[in-house]
This record gives sequence, structure tokens and C-alpha cells, in this order.
Amino acid sequence: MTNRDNRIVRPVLDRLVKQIAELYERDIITVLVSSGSVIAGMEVLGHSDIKDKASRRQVYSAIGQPRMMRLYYNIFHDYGMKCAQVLPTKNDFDPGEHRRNMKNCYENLLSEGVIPIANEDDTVSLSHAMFSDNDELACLIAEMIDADKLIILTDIDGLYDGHPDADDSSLVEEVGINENVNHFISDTKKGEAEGRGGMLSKLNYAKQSARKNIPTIIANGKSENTIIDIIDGKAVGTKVEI
Ligand SMILES: Nc1ncnc2c1ncn2[C@@H]1O[C@H](COP(=O)(O)OP(=O)(O)O)[C@@H](O)[C@H]1O
Ligand SMILES: N[C@@H](CCC(=O)OP(=O)(O)O)C(=O)O
Repeated sequence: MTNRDNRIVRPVLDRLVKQIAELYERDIITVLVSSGSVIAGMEVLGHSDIKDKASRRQVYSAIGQPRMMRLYYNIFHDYGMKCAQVLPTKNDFDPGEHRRNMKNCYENLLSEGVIPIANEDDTVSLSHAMFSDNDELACLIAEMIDADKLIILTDIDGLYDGHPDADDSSLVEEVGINENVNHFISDTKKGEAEGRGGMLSKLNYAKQSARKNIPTIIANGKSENTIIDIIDGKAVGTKVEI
């Protein structure tokens, strides 16, 4: 949802929400896990003199998260839908009261026809409370709500069997949970703002979800109709299944 200049690309969010709205019409209900708060905060504040990276992330995300939600609120509203914000930390997923409360909240939001939008609470999640990235958060939510499917969107069509820019690399259509294909992945993290993730993390959490019987697909979030195509059973992205 960001471009190389570290700006939020509204048409990408618009396309996402349009598809979520179309699925809702078909009684397919989505929970959205969305990053973007740190970059949205950087867009507002610009350069910060705060040296400590964690403190800077707190400040940027505290500024950016309401901005992301304003964008989402407006776009969902344009499609006649309502959305809500859920900001957990990793600790909230431990067995206990917070987990039960969070699950209850998801169930109630969904029963009210409201689409939950989750992001890590970057203002408080430091060290052990921190998810490794939003791929982990999506995986934990999918498991908690017993999702039928997890779709991990990125800026590339899926996992390639070599460097994505190499002429002889091609898209891997399916990966088994016990298949070791980590060597396909090169460290091409573009240094984009404070984004964490990366393809290795997507693959690991996709396998983790598949192990819990949640079919998972890594696909391109910048393409026009990715989510709908996946739901319609078209051959899109990289499937990770048991
Ligand atoms: N074998 C591979 N197949 C697909 N993508 C790969 C591969 N190796 C490295 N990558 C890189 O992973 C990137 C996707 O992860 P990235 O966008 O960094 O994660 P995040 O969405 O968490 O920020 C791709 O843009 C690509 O450059
Ligand atoms: N929670 C942070 C992003 C965390 C993260 O892992 O981002 P990404 O590398 O895009 O999966 C944010 O909203 O900016």
C-alpha cells in the first residue's frame, strides 16, 4: 500500500475495500490486517530528530494510525460499509482474558456487519510484545477467528523460484508445508521506511497457518482483482497448503 517514495497509495486501499465490499455482498466476510501507520505518520511529521528507532516508530505510528483509519473510514463509507479498528500487541494473543476479549470483539463486530481492521499497536508493542511483523499478526488472527482462508498480499505475484528480477525465475504456484524453499528467497528488502516482513516471513507464516488447516495464499495486492480471483478459484499467487 506504499510506493517507493514511502507514501500511502490511496487507490491500492480503494481496490482492497472495493473487493471486500463485493465479497460482503456474497456473504464472504473479511477481516483486514493493514500496516501503514508508520509511513502515514512519516508523511505528516517528515524527518524526526528522535534517534532511537523504537521511539521513532512509536511517534510515527501514533500519528499515522488515525490517518490510516480516516482513509479507511472514508473508503468503506463510499462503499456503504462500516469498519472498525483493533490494535493488539503480541501478548494479547496469549491464552487468557485479553485473548478472550479480543475474540469476543471480533465476533461481535462481524455479527454487526462491521469489517475489523487490525494493526499492531506500535505505540506500546516494544520488545517481547512486538509481532515479528504483520504477517505474524495476520496468522494469529486467522487462527483465533478460525478463518477459512488467509490471503497475504504483497507487491509481487507470489513466491518465485529464484531472484524475482532474474529472467529464468518463475512463479511457484504451490508450496507444501514441509517443503524447504527458503533458498529461493533473496534478501531484497528495499529498506522501505520501517516495514519489516519480507518474503521469508510471509512464507513462514503462510506455512504456520496452513498447518492449522487454514489454506493460505501469497499474492499481489497491487493487481486489480486479486482477492476476488482467489475466492473464485483462479490460479493466482502462491498457494501454501497441507
Ligand atoms: N524468491 C522470491 N520471490 C518473491 N519475492 C521475493 C523473493 N526473494 C525476495 N523477494 C522480495 O520480497 C518482496 C516482498 O516482501 P516485502 O514487500 O519486502 O514484504 P513486506 O510486504 O512485509 O514489506 C518482493 O518485493 C521481492 O523483492
Ligand atoms: N505496524 C506497522 C507495520 C509493521 C509491518 O510489519 O509492516 P509490513 O512490513 O508491511 O508487514 C505499521 O502499521 O506501519
